[in-house]
Amino acid sequence: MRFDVLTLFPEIFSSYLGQSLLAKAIEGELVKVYPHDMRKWANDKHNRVDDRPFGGGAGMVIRAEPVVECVEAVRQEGSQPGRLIMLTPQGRRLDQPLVEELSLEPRLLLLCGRYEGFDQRVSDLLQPEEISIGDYVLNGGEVAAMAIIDAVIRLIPGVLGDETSSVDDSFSSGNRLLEFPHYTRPRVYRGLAAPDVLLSGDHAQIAAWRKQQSIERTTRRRADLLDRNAESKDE
Ligand SMILES: NC(=O)c1ccno1
Repeated sequence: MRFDVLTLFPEIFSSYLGQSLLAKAIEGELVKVYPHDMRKWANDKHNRVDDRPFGGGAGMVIRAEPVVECVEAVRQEGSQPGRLIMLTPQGRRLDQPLVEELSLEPRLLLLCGRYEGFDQRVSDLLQPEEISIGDYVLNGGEVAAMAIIDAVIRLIPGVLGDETSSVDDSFSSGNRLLEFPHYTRPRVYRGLAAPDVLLSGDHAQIAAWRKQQSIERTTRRRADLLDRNAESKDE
């Protein structure tokens, strides 16, 4: 799977690309991530990527020309155009089903805004899909782009190593409940013991306990997910 990240701050991604899971996925050639500096396409006489907003107001707006030309050029680099996603608080909220859908794409282009955002003609001309990672405003789309990359690569076959690792994840389509609690050695820590069932070796009992824990935890913390689960079962 290929990710192209279009940004004004490509250096943000240099350390991120070296973090363990992603680095392993890149080494294993399961994933490729290419940051692109949109400034390279700022070819007006001032080499400006941003300018003051028409109509006045605070902040700066990212000019359409460098963005549109950057996307067009980057698309030419790959064997297919890819799915273009603009990271914005106004977008569709990212959730695990959408992450699962994105993980099936061969190529994603992640368009990261800054300042007050993009000139509207970027959206008019490129028709990007808009995605938000939550109802809050970030200083730029780069953190949201990393969130998408991080969530998506976990689902690419071979990246996690143990393919079942993501199956029980919270919100996964196979289990739209919060994940059960985990325990490991020592069996007792500061007087707190791991549940006996987890050491029983009875896999059916362990699975039943984990399912019950997921339901209880979801009921306490996110009852809305139980409604969503009920709806999806009716579909
Ligand atoms: N909430 C978001 O996804 C976002 C993206 C850029 N700024 O905020």
